[in-house]
Amino acid sequence: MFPEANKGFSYEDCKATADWLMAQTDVRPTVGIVCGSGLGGLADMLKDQVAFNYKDIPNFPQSTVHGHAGRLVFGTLRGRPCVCMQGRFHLYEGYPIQKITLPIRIFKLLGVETVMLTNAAGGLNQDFKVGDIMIIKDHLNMPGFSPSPGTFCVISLGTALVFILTKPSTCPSTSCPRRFGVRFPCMSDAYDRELQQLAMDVGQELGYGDFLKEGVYCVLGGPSFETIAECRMLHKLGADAVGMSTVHEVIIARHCGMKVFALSLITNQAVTDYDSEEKANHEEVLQTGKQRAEQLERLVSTMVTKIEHNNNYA
Ligand SMILES: O=P(O)(O)O[C@@H]1C[C@H](O)[C@@H](CO)O1
Ligand SMILES: Nc1nc2[nH]cnc2c(=O)[nH]1
Repeated sequence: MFPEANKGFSYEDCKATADWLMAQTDVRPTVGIVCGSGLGGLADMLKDQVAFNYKDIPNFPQSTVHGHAGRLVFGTLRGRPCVCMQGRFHLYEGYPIQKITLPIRIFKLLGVETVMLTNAAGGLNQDFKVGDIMIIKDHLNMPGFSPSPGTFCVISLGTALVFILTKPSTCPSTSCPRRFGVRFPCMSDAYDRELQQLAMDVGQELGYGDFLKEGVYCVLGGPSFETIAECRMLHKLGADAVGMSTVHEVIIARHCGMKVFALSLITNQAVTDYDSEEKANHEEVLQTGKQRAEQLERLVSTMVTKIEHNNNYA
């Protein structure tokens, strides 16, 4: 675990970071973008950039994964003020979940209304091909089958973690999530349906019909890729793609009332056959990202131009 990794995510810490950022830039983003593995080129599309290395931002974790540059970039995308995480954090990097989702709460405090997330994922749906873009319509939160996503309330008493049941106003925890939203957030509407439709429409307009799909994303803890038996099980459970991120960010974004759009680039085919010679690897993931980056960037940036302030769609 990194020094400082276990603190710096209270409401006051998030507010201090947001205030620090707002003092350094005049950009007031309404759209926040998170770039998945090898998909950081999206950030380079922003004009009039003001960029910060994560290491220079108070309370921010550091990126440790190849393909995640570790920069927070402010700017405009075809005139719309945006902020873009060029690199995200994952559970397997050793950070607590509150830390990996901290930037999403900072997005909220910066004024972001819509969050757009991208990731690299393995395809489980047999109709998917490497290079397909999957609009995420729902998720399976495997690590979340035990309480996890940073929306629960804990106070640290020595080494013990104690769940408390107090009202927000009386909660002694400085990391109380109820400063951001309700205790039991609804997830049946996690992925905004109008934004999914917008993505389909924009994709059709751009001629992406052949490789634009929709489906269910399943998050696992990583960093190992799945066994054959695991891939078979996940497919049977209803997952179309499997990855190691995004879902925790989605939960935190919905918890504090932001709209969410997310997509997966299918960077590799999950292996479901014992005779297969295929072996999942990060190099292939990054390579597929490079090949499809331009189309993915065009899809997201065109969508951004059609999202009006207050989340209406032009
Ligand atoms: O940040 P994302 O979810 O795009 O990263 C995926 C999952 C692992 O971090 C990595 C595996 O290649 O890519
Ligand atoms: N868990 C998981 N994450 C990925 N990220 C990119 N490809 C994969 C994959 O096959 N499995």
